[in-house]
Parts: sequence; C-alpha cells; structure tokens
Amino acid sequence: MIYVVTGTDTDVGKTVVTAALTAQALERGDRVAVYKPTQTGVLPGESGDAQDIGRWLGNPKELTLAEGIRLREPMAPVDAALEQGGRSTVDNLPTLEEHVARINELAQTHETILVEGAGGLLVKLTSAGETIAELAQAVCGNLVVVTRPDLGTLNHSALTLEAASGRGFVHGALILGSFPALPTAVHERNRKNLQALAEHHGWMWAEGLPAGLGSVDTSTTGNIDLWKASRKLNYVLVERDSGR
Ligand SMILES: Nc1ncnc2c1ncn2[C@@H]1O[C@H](COP(=O)(O)OP(=O)(O)OP(=O)(O)O)[C@@H](O)[C@H]1O
Ligand SMILES: C[C@H](N)[C@H](N)CCCCCC(=O)O
Ligand SMILES: [Mg+2]
Repeated sequence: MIYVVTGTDTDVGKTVVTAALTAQALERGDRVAVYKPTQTGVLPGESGDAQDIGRWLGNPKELTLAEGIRLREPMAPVDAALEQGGRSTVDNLPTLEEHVARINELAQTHETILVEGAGGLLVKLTSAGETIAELAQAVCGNLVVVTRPDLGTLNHSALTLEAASGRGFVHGALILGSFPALPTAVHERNRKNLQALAEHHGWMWAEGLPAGLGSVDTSTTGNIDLWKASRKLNYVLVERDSGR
C-alpha cells in the first residue's frame, strides 16, 4: 500500500508523521520504504527527511530509505533547481514518470511505501509542473495531509482538503503533526474544527502526535518516544491482507 504524505504547509510535521506511520507499519511486520521525491535544503551527505526517519527509528533492516533528487537551497524544488544550476538543472529534475517508476519498484518488495512531498499539496516537483497531488494520483496512493493546531490552520486545512477533493481524493487522512502538551483554547477549538473538516470530506481524522517528539534527541538508538507515540496515533494505515 502506498501512502503519500503532504501537508497544509512546510514545517507542519510531515516528516515526524511519516516516521510515526513508518513505525506503525514496521510494528505490524511490514517491510517499509520511505521515498522523498525531492529533498531541498540539504548538501550532499547531509541528513534529509528520509535519513532523519531512519535514524529516529534505529535504521531497522526492514526499512528502506530512498530519495529522488536533493538540492541545496531550502526552497521549493523548481526554484532550488533554478538557483543551483539554472534551466538545465530544472530540466534534469526527475519526471513524474520516473518518480512513479521508483515508487512502483519499491512496492514490489515492500508492503508499505510512504512518500513525503516537499512543502504543501500544490508545490511543483517537476519541470512539467506536476505536484505531489499528481504523483499521488499516478501511484493511486492514500493521501495523508498533516496540519497544524495553531491559529491560521483552518483556512490552510480547508483549502488543502478542497484542492485534494477537487482532484478526486474522496478519501484520505487529516492528521495533526504536533499537539501541544499545554493547549490553548485556540488549539482545542481547532482540534474540534479540524476533525469536523475531515468528516465533512469523508476523510479519516487522526489526533495529533504529542509535541516534543521531533526535538527529542535523535541518538542512534532511535527516538523511542516516536515508537510509543505512534501507537497512540489512530491506526491510519489501511489493514492489509495477510498474504505477503
Ligand atoms: N510532534 C512533534 N513534536 C515536536 N516537534 C515536532 C513535532 N512534529 C514536528 N516537529 C518539529 O517541527 C519541525 C517541522 O517538522 P517536520 O520536519 O516534520 O516538518 P515538514 O512538514 O516535514 O517540513 P518540510 O516541508 O521541510 O519537509 C521540526 O523541527 C520537527 O522536529
Ligand atoms: C525547504 C523546506 N524545508 C521544504 N523542503 C520545501 C518547502 C517549499 C515550500 C514552497 C511554498 O509553499 O512556498
Ligand atoms: Mg519533511
């Protein structure tokens, strides 16, 4: 099963949610692949989102980490490519077909594939202008939208789910990336409003991951809190048939 993790914005918690979903799949015995089509803002050899997830979970042998391309500027993929090498670098961005082929190849040997986009739903990933939405459609992926509990999230979340529904994603999961230990009235109201929004679209709602996870020391022993927190996350992953 392929899950495509996007968000209402950058920095909302997609990577931490992807790590929690990876932990859920690993715990049920799946071989899991995490694929980041376009990693921006990292230098060659630096740890990107996929590598962070591997480190947080202790890099188990059942986990495969893969990337399409990485670009050094912390920008949207096409802009990062333009900054890095101009039009030729943009033209060398992997095509939608190449991303699809890589994901389908991983799906041959892994029960669960998690694909994390760059930024939000409509950020362009390819020189032809396709976004993570088109990639999710092309791989028939289950869309997971990560959102924030803070003021401003209602508009961002409604716009994102409206755009996803308008592209045919009649099902999906809306997840809070991080919910504070001491929530304000706004956080509590938003949690209810976001659940209602998910239900309005016929989407699954998953309560947030406890805050403080992403900042936990990501030592090589893995981020134990993440394993524990992932068990509290509603079971977002679709039950799969027993046969491998
Ligand atoms: N549950 C959480 N507890 C504590 N910190 C968190 C939590 N979720 C996310 N964060 C922190 O918030 C920041 C953004 O999270 P994350 O990197 O997952 O966002 P993202 O949406 O993947 O960003 P990008 O668009 O760059 O991929 C990170 O510093 C991360 O550690
Ligand atoms: C650099 C950042 N961490 C992400 N990798 C890319 C975010 C792109 C956001 C584009 C936008 O919506 O303006
Ligand atoms: Mg990320």
